[in-house]
Amino acid sequence: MAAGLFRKVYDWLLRTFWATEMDVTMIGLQNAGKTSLLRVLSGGEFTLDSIPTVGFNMKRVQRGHVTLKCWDLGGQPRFRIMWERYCRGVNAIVFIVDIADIALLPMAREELHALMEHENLEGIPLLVLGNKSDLPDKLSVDELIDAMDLKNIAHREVSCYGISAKEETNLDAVLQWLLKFANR
Ligand SMILES: Nc1nc2c(ncn2[C@@H]2O[C@H](COP(=O)(O)OP(=O)(O)OP(=O)(O)O)[C@@H](O)[C@H]2O)c(=O)[nH]1
Ligand SMILES: [Mg+2]
Repeated sequence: MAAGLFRKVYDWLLRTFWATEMDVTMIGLQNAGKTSLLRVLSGGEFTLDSIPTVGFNMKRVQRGHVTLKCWDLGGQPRFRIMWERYCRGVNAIVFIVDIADIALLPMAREELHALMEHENLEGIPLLVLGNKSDLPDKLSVDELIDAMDLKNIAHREVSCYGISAKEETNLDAVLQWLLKFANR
């Protein structure tokens, strides 16, 4: 009882006096699961009939005293031109890949490497997420690291996890990783 009250007061103090907002941009090819992931992270329900994003979508995800302002961009070819602009100055970039759609991997790799070459984005931490780990015939994390050629991305912190937005697998690790960059 007393501990619960203490926790509430402590959380309130954190939110009031140490409130931090961070920007996170989520990119990746169409159908990778960006909007689904953001929906689940912000407490919504997963759905199989998610609608392709036109332009972008923004949602706030609250974790303790940190508000993650998440920019979810459209992944269809005509929207990729916007990616660089929405990645400038953010605390972290999340690049999402459908690890069950092997045919699209070379294009995902090309788009990621082209983006990472922009001088404007130098130093911004990158988290590559292999989504849809619930499906059969998917890549392992090591295979994804190779397929995306992540060892050749320099001048920034890079990590790679396998997740499932559908089954909510490994999503805590995603948030923990992002929160490390809240105050940069
Ligand atoms: N099996 C499975 N399906 C998923 C998962 N995440 C997303 N999907 C499905 O993949 C499809 C595309 O999901 P979206 O979240 O709309 O993909 P997106 O990356 O936002 O696509 P764009 O907005 O067009 O760039 C939908 O049918 C989702 O239900 C997952 O973890 N597992
Ligand atoms: Mg979308």
